[in-house]
Amino acid sequence: MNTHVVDHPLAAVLLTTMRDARSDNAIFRGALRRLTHMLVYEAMREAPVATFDVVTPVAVANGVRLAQPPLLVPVLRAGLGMVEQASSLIPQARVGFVGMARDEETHRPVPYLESLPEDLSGMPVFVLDPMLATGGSMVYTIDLLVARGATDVTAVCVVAAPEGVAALQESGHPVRLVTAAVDEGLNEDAFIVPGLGDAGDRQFGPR
Ligand SMILES: O=P(O)(O)OC[C@H]1O[C@H](OP(=O)(O)OP(=O)(O)O)[C@H](O)[C@@H]1O
Ligand SMILES: O=c1cc[nH]c(=O)[nH]1
Ligand SMILES: [Mg+2]
Repeated sequence: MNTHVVDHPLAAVLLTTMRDARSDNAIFRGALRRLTHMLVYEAMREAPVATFDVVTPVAVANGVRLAQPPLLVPVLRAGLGMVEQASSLIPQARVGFVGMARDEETHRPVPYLESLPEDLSGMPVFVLDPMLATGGSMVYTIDLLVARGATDVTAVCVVAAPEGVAALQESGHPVRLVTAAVDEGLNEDAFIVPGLGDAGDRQFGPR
């Protein structure tokens, strides 16, 4: 599996704001929105384009458009803070939704929402979720996508734990990871260390 860590000073500054426990909900959401712009920009670097002639006021130039815009799939709640920015970068993109919350005891995802197109064959998919901890939520989401025919999935995350990266790898699914950081590991509550806390709570308040 390919893992791309977006290593850029502007991304690092925004990640620092998100890590900082003093950042309130609004500041956290603003930093996530701006960091998502950079992550999606990087994730689209190799996107195939179709060419066509575009007529400028002066002459004919080579124009391009995206050959196949990805389906965007925010994982609720925390992924909601990424979808508006991703959509504004890729206005043609369709959006599907998956909702789940980890059980605090087992740390396994408990799904509560699934709203996805029936047939995803031939369609690239970007899953938006700031946190990849045990990887359980991301693997569950990709299971749903692969069951609908997806063969080209990108997990767009802010912070990943090595355990989550390994889980994606071991899933055998056709996935690559774009993230701003790979942290040290998980604590006994399966929170990422040093991480940034609960990305859902930090945007929207406690559940
Ligand atoms: O890799 P995992 O161990 O599965 O953990 C990661 C998941 O945990 C968080 O969601 P959470 O369950 O806290 O729900 P929320 O977004 O509603 O807060 C996060 O947004 C991921 O979806
Ligand atoms: O550190 C973590 C782990 C899972 N989910 C979060 O929001 N944060
Ligand atoms: Mg949460």
